[in-house]
Amino acid sequence: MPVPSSSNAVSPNASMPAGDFVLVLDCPDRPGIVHAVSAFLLEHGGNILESQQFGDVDTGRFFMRIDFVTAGPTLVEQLRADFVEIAARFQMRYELWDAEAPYRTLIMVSKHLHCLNDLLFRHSTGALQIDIPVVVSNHPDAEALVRSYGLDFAHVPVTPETKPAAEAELLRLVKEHDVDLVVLARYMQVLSDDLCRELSGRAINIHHSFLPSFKGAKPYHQAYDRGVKLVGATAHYVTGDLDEGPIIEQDVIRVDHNHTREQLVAAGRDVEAQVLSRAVRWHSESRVLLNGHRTVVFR
Ligand SMILES: Nc1nc2c(c(=O)[nH]1)N[C@@H](CN(C=O)c1ccc(C(=O)N[C@@H](CCC(=O)O)C(=O)O)cc1)CN2
Repeated sequence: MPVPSSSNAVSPNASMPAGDFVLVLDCPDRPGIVHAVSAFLLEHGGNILESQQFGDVDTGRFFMRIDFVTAGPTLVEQLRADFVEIAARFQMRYELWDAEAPYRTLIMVSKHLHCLNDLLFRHSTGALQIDIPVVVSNHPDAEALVRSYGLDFAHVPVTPETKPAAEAELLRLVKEHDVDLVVLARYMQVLSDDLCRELSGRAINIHHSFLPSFKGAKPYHQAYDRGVKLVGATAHYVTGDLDEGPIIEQDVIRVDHNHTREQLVAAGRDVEAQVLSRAVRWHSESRVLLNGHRTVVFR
């Protein structure tokens, strides 16, 4: 559960204003977890705005997300330091960060721009808690759209020969811009295992089918040939196993025998854009916790 790099930034108003924070954790399930966490918040003047939890009976793990405010001056670093003892006692994985800190998000795209366009518009209206330092593409097609939003664009062509150098350039941009999240908004190149390991848990892809059906580069053609009555989209974390990463969000739309291949593609576009934008919003609000090869989503 990576935290936004900007959450480490001490609030500009050095007088340490009251804060809004989010705590996410998972640990072996046992009695007393909620009691210990709520006592910690009380001791630190915290008031809970939203709390969600889930116990997975199969894995025996407990998951929790708490959004809380503090009346008095509070530094996130102090909260993190004070929480270490509880985390150790319950063997927790946890993150605690400033709830308003934007996720620094690098978006990747190829030639289909509808998901990128949706993300850029939602970002421009403040509907997504992200900063977008750069958009990267293996084609020049998206440049005009990206620059129309006043954002930076990097054209990084990919051929089988240049793929290692292209991926090295992507990682250089990730590090240069202190990126918290990489979004594959219809980026049509398969990322290498090494790159997937570097971006583990912080790269989200939109696949244009209702997984596990129709994996690969041309799912709508497969769907048409199969004669399906629903087409959909799946947002998932990117792993080395193509289209197999932990699923964050899915949705479908009804189609029928009248739909041509092209009309299936058109029907699916809106579903793809909405599913990806929801997944990016939930990840940027730390509402998505990894649970093995699955996810817990506190919507
Ligand atoms: N390591 C991963 N990389 C990528 C994933 C993933 O799940 N793991 N998802 C894809 C997106 N995608 C389906 O959602 C997808 C994209 C591309 C291909 C593919 O076969 N691409 C060919 C080239 C196609 C072209 O040039 O147009 C290839 O890379 O040889 C399959 C699935 C993004 N990356």
